[in-house]
Amino acid sequence: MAGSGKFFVGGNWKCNGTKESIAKLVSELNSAKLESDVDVVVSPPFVYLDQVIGSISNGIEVSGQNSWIGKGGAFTGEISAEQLSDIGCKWVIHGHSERRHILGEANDFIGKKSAYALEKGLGVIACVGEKLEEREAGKTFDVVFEQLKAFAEAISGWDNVVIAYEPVWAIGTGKVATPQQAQEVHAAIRKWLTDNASTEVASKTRIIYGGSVNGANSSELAKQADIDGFLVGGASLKGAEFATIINSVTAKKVTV
Ligand SMILES: O=C(CO)COP(=O)(O)O
Repeated sequence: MAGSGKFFVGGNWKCNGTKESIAKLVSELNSAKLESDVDVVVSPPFVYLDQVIGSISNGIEVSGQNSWIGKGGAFTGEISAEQLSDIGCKWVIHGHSERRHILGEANDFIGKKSAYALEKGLGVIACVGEKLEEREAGKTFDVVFEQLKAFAEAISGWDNVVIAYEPVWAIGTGKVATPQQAQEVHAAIRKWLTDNASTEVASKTRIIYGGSVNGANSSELAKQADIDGFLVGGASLKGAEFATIINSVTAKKVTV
């Protein structure tokens, strides 16, 4: 079963940029010619969210890169879902591998954060993905399904959730998953949604790929039946290249 949701492309800017470089990137994105049938979201560092929200156009929405597990208060260094919403963010990224593996965030903690953000009206980009040694040990599906289960157990539904499959070995390494490797896992995620949620959820939920996506490989990936878009790191910091990735939706249209 292929996905039926609108193509979705996110740009995760991670911990990059200055006021000046971000102003330039936003202006490139505002003047880019983008296909209209794509949901486009960019995720700047917290300190630049307000700048981007106040200057971005072209139908592009803005996401936080993280949010706190519950209501704000005495949690030094954290940002609450309410605060993201208050300044005009529509989305938040949870479960990114850099937070799982560098900051030590655990499955159940991530699930709870997503449940809270959804309750507060944000869309969640829920990231899953295996490490190289897990892939080599034949554990890719086990790891990914365990991560999905943690989201499923915490949230009350998959509306407003986009699943990002980001194999850790492909992130920031220039080593992109082949279209077949990505398709295989995306199809397995969709089947997992059929078995653990419903056929409708499986068809509607966008499953996007992340890990060394660039302007040269996005079209081949987009052609895969179960790839409904991308979550882009490095290449989303270049306006023209990010636009090429967004517009790879045209490769998808040819095959479906
Ligand atoms: O982590 C990613 C997006 O969230 C992918 O990063 P790169 O595109 O730089 O590999």
